[in-house]
Amino acid sequence: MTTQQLIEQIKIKKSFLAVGLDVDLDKIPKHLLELEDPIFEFNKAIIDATHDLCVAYKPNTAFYEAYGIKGWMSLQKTINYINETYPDIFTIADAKRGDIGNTSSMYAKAFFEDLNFDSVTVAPYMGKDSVEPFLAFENKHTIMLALTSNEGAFDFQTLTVDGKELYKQVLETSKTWKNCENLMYVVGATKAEYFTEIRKIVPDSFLLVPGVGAQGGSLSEVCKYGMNANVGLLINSSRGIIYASNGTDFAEKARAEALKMQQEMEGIISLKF
Ligand SMILES: O=C(O)c1cc(=O)[nH]c(=O)n1[C@@H]1O[C@H](COP(=O)(O)O)[C@@H](O)[C@H]1O
Repeated sequence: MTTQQLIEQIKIKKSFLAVGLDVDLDKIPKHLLELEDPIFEFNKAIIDATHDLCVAYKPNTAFYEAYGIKGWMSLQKTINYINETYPDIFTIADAKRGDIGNTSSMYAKAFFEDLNFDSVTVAPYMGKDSVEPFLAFENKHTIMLALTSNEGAFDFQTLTVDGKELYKQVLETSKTWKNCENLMYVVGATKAEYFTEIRKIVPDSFLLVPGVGAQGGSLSEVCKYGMNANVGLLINSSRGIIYASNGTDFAEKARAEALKMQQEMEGIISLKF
């Protein structure tokens, strides 16, 4: 999917919501556990109930890898289901990869070619040659960690290096890399006060913003400081939506939570377009 197509979807749906598909067998409704592939059945129900309210789905691969080969198959069935049934939805493999160049190339193939995700999250720690192999794929997007939502973000990301905070160095340096137009960045919703500074460095880039809902970040604060002329934000909520209920009404309750977020987003977008 191109960035322009993503922007069009945001305008059509009046939403910039990314629903996180972080499936934990201990948290999903018990009746699903009797089915052959509970993870896929859970995802399918959530996707069918929320697809008109969101523009993206973000399965975090940890929640699939934890169940071994069966988990990986559930991930494959989930991405295939989204691509076949709702092809206008942007898909994010939240895998936080990155390695020496030839290894990164294989990670990129796994997520962009084999699984056919639109995007993958990567860590910047290993630098240019660990990220550029991802950027080489046309109409695919690489979402690099900039300032993360967790407490540990302050361990390294905000340290001053050569007179500038490290997350700013990461943003600035990444703009010099080949095919950097394929980059998006992760900025945690719990760090809303940093968005103004971040927008000075990457005014036009899309930002994936996790941390609303279960982690306590504020949607309105993020929008106030982080939104650009094309919205430029994908706001993720995982647990706050998918675990709204663990009864047989789980999909309905997930829809209700997604709807609340979409309506808040519609209110904000309507002032813009
Ligand atoms: O890259 C991410 O998506 C990510 C980055 C970050 O800084 N913080 C963060 O929470 N995430 C992911 O976003 C999701 C947040 O889930 P909830 O807190 O349940 O909404 C999880 O899949 C996290 O792994």
